[in-house]
Amino acid sequence: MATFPIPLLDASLFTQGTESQKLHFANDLMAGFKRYGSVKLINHEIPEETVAGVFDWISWLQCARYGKISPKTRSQDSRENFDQGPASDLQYPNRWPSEEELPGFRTFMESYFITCERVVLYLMSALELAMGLPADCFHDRMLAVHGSELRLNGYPEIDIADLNSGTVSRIWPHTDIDIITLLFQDGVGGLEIEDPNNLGHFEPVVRQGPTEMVVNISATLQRWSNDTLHAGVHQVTIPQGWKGKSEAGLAERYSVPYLAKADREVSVGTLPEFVTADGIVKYKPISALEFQQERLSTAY
Ligand SMILES: O=C(O)CCC(=O)C(=O)O
Ligand SMILES: [Fe+2]
Repeated sequence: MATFPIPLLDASLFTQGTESQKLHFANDLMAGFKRYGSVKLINHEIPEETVAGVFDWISWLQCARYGKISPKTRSQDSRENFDQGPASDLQYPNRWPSEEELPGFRTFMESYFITCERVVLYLMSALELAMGLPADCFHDRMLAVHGSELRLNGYPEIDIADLNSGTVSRIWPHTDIDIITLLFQDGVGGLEIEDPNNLGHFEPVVRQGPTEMVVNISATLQRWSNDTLHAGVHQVTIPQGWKGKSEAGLAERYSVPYLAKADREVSVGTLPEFVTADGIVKYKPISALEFQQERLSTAY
């Protein structure tokens, strides 16, 4: 089966490469985001055992039906999730299970969160380079008190007939509200992105290796960049190969998105660097926190 050709990029060209390899990666990243709203990364500095460790934790939480994983009721998503913010967030602190209940969980997850933060920062540096922006343009807006979110998604087993009924989905089409999202998915399938050149048409994002990371543009970057980049619309539905079947049980599915958000007090309106020569400002200033609250019921 031909897969939607989202570019698969080698991030080590940026983190360990020469100046010209860095520029090459940055330009490919930008081109992929412009065409698809999404790229896939390998050699991103999150080791295979760490990715496997996160998936072990989700399946463990699912088995235990641990209290913090609560069924998602909004818009009939058949999904459960565990959300974690930065350890430094005193305004909305994380609530952790005790060490006796889940030994090692908090330590692992806090460390994983910081690893994701690091990946996001070098990707934002790459975008600054590709766009010819000052080196701190994005960074300055995402280093203080941000509400970034690490999510452990569990999609329970479901009957295909339920998904075919049109009243329930694993996750309905949406954009994320953050800056960019890093996503690992298991091998079950079902993730799809809308082709920006063919709106309304969704293409599967098939996982080709266990450490392959999907990176999506989200709404904040669309706003900051005054629509230079567009947030990628995505959904999770019936996997390829299962479509057209009327009676079958779909296996449970797990995914781990890290949603990198702007500092809460920072504006998510158009950045001065992106105001066009004719002065067009598509997005008025509003703080990241207000934006989040405004879109809470309609976005992820
Ligand atoms: O499960 C997935 O692959 C996507 C999850 C997602 O889009 C989200 O949590 O916002
Ligand atoms: Fe999403």
